[in-house]
Amino acid sequence: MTKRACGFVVFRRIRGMIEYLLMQVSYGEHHWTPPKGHVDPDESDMETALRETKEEAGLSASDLNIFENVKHELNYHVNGKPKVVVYWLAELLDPEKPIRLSDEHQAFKWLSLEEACAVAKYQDMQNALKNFNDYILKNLSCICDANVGDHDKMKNNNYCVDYTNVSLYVEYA
Ligand SMILES: Nc1ncnc2c1ncn2[C@@H]1O[C@H](COP(=O)(O)OP(=O)(O)OP(=O)(O)OP(=O)(O)OC[C@H]2O[C@@H](n3cnc4c(N)ncnc43)[C@H](O)[C@@H]2O)[C@@H](O)[C@H]1O
Repeated sequence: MTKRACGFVVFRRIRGMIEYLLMQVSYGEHHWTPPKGHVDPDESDMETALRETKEEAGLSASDLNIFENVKHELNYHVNGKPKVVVYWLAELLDPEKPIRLSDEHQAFKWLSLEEACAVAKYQDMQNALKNFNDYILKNLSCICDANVGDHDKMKNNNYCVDYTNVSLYVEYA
């Protein structure tokens, strides 16, 4: 029987940067993942993602802009048994909102894409983070300190802030 878990890759836009929320479990290998957990009987995937994110990080649906059509599925084995993990992309609306951990986690970090990939360790999780990051850069209104059209610099530095704060902006189609 395949185990199923669901959660959110939560990002925030702060000081002109995109940062991702990763949390370190307080058991086992103390690995780092976004908020997620097992799907309970009679629970939808989205209900699980919302419940686990509330329990593990203290974030409610009203704290998030959930991109329901932007998701990524991981498939791996735990103790020889298959596991599927579904993540949706979600933006934390108030980037200063405090994270409240449960006993299941011992630490959290807001990390750049590069840092998050290093901490997440697993290749499929890194791919998910990169795909979500590409979506953000292509679909959100962004600015950078480079010339308009300087895609590479913007992508490498992960610049992305609300264009209402600045005079120069680039919109990615
Ligand atoms: N070792 C342990 N000791 C005590 N209590 C434990 C425990 N493991 C689980 N629990 C209990 O189980 C509960 C977790 O329930 P939930 O909170 O509901 O479920 P989960 O996030 O899916 O759990 P888990 O941390 O096990 O999953 P993950 O796939 O990330 O991680 C599972 C394994 O897969 C590995 N893994 C994670 N991501 C991977 C990936 N992308 N590819 C390959 N392996 C990956 C991890 O390193 C890890 O070894 C906790 O409350 C805790 O009490």
